[in-house]
This record gives sequence, structure tokens and C-alpha cells, in this order.
Amino acid sequence: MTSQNSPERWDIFCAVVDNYGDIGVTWRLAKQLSAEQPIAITLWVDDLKSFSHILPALDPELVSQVHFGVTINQWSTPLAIAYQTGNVLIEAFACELPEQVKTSLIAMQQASKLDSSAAKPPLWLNLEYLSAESWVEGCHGLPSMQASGLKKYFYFPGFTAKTGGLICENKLFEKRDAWQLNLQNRQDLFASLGLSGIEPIDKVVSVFSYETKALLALCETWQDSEQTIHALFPKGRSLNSLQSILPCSIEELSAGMQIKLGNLVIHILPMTDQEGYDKLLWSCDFNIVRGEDSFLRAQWAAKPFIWHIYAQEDDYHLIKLDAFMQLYCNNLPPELAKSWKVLNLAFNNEQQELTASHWQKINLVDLPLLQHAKQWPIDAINDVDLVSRLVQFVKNS
Ligand SMILES: Cc1cn([C@H]2C[C@H](O)[C@@H](COP(=O)(O)OP(=O)(O)O[C@H]3O[C@@H](C)[C@H](O)[C@@H](O)[C@H]3O)O2)c(=O)[nH]c1=O
Repeated sequence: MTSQNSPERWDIFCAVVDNYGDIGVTWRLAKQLSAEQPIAITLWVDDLKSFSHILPALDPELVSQVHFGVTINQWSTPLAIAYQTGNVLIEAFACELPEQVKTSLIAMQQASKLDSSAAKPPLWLNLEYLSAESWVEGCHGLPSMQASGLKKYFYFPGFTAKTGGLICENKLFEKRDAWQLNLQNRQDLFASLGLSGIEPIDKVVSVFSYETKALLALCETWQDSEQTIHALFPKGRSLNSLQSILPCSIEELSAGMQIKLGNLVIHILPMTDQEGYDKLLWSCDFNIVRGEDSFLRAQWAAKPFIWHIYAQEDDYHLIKLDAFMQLYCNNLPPELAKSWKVLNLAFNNEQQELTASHWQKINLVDLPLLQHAKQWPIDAINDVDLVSRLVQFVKNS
């Protein structure tokens, strides 16, 4: 345990379930805590190979390394590096902590019961998934008593003042605005990603979704559009939906390739780090995103978007989608709100015709939707971001 005078030390544990979302959110959190707070952060990750897709500088073979000031340790079983208890312990998305960690917490808890001068175990938090549902306010910050006598607190991110807030780095919106003000930034970014032939007036859509037939319908609509549309696809799951219109197999696609279909140009992108991905979202006219982290970053990009939500059992994800859409559309003109909602729902439900027809209604240059996308981040953040709220929560606990 750190002494009273030394800087705080926090540990974050992340198990990669599938995709990049769990590590994506956790990595954003770790980086921001380390950059903006006087706290030494250690991030324990069980799958460095997956992590390296969104942090190409990471070496998956190393048991410990430092990036962006964060110590990243391989979470192997048993742990190759001993866990030293710090001030706070965050388990991401209810991942099961390693036995050694649980044993140390219990030992500290018992020792501090017997001797009040003994160091207390770290504050233990479970970082939950983001949801706009109203019940989140009532559950955020609640403790759960463990059989060992330890308390674990539920930390719920959210869109209202009574939740744990949203991850958003200091001055992010200013950086985005400065980026978007200079059109050359977008052209330079596209060039650095190996994309050619995109004129400043062309419309550009980024696509990072799961498989859905709705994507095929959108591509067919874009082929027949009056102006050129460039659709940027990182190599991944979205492309599986397009096999029937592609001239080659998915396996043969590689970053830098272009496929022209009528007025649609499909570009295959390399995966970049999160900072590069943010810039991509800032630079496109419309973004199709998924999961949790890209969903939030599309909002911070201040551009219109479709959210392909991560599917859950019994279609529970549709309830989450609806809760978010209600909130997001609160200040939109009713007709536009309806079209945006139908477009998102149809995309998630793989309804091809509805997706195509409501895409036409939304239109890439719909000014009210664009204005709303610019105002939304300011409203959604509710004055204070997640990291600031989290640090305050720890102080108050
Ligand atoms: C395309 C791209 C993405 N990324 C990052 C952005 C995000 O941090 C991450 C993708 O995460 P998400 O958008 O959340 O989508 P995802 O589908 O990968 O993650 C999902 O994983 C499941 C296990 C969770 O339960 C879901 O809630 C969800 O988070 O990848 C890059 O860094 N570079 C890239 O080029």
C-alpha cells in the first residue's frame, strides 16, 4: 500500500471478451487518469494481442511496458508480476479478479480489522457498461458487500449529472474544433492513411459496425447517389456484409485498396491507434459506429452518426438503444428525430428498405442534424467528465 506522502497508485484490470470495446474503454480511462491526475496507473490486460490492434506501439510479448505514462502489465495466470496493492482497484466490466489479488485484499481487510493502524485495502470499484437507461442513476455508486466482508462499488457511466459521467479528455472539444476548422487536416489525414482520390467537396462516411444487411442497402443507395460518396472501412466485421457487391473475397482485401461501384468508392483502411481513429471521426461527414467507445467518440466528433449497438440476449440492446435515442432526440425537430430514430433502429434490425429510405430523409447535409451534433456533446457531458467524477467519488468514499 502506498504511504500517505507518495503519489496515489491505482490498478485497472481488463479482460478482453471479444472485439475491442472492453480494452478500448479501459485504455481511454487509463490514459486520461494518467495524463490529468497525479496518479500512477497500472493497467492489467489478459490479451495484449487484441490490445495491440488499437495500440500498434504495444509489444504483445512483453510482460510489462509503459505507454502514455501508463504501466501496462500482462495479466497472466498466475500473475507474472506481483500485484502490489494501491489506493484504488478498478475491475472493468465485472471481470473476475486474479486469485492473488483477491487473496491480498482479503488479507488486508482482516489485518485492518484486527489492528486499526494497519493499511486498509484499496477502494474496489466495478466499472460498468455505459447506458442511457434511467435506472442507472439509482444504481451508480452503490456498494455491494462481498462474502469476504469487502465492499465493491458499482461505478456507472452515464449521460446525467447523477451518474458517473462520460469519458472525455480535458480540452478534447477545443482540439476537435481546431482540427475541423482547417480542411487541410482532413486531406492530410486521408493521405497519411493511404487514401487517394477524395476531393474536398466529396462526402465521406466512416464505417465501423458489426455485420448487418442494412449496410448492403446503404452501399447500394450510395452507388446511385448524385454525388460521390467515399465509404471508409477498417478491415473487419462490416465488410462481411458486403461480399455480394465486392469483386474479390474479404480475405483478399487489404488496407489501401479502393473499389468503385457507381458513385460509391469503398476504401479499405488500416486500423490506427485511438487518437488516429478520433481524427478519422472528426474528418468524416457521417460516421457509422458500434459498441461503446466508438459510439461515444462519434458523439464527441460532433457529426451525425448511426449507432450499431452490441447485441445482447433477448434483444435487451434494443431497450438500451431506445433509451439513448430518446435522450439524443430530445431537442431535435420531431420529423428529423423520427427519421434519425427509424434509421438507427432499421440499421440495427437489418431492415434494408427502411434503412435506405430513411438515409435519404436524413441526407448528408441536413443542417439541423449537424447543428444538433455540435450542441449534443456540450449537453451530454453535464459539466463534468467521468475521470473528474471518479476522482471525486474516490475522495468521498
Ligand atoms: C476502427 C478502430 C477502432 N479503434 C478503437 C475505438 C474503440 O476504442 C475500439 C472499439 O470499441 P467499441 O467501439 O466499443 O466496439 P467493439 O464492438 O469493438 O466493442 C464491444 O465489445 C464488447 C465486448 C462490449 O461488450 C461492447 O459493449 C462493445 O464495447 O476500437 C481504434 O483504436 N482504431 C481503429 O482504427
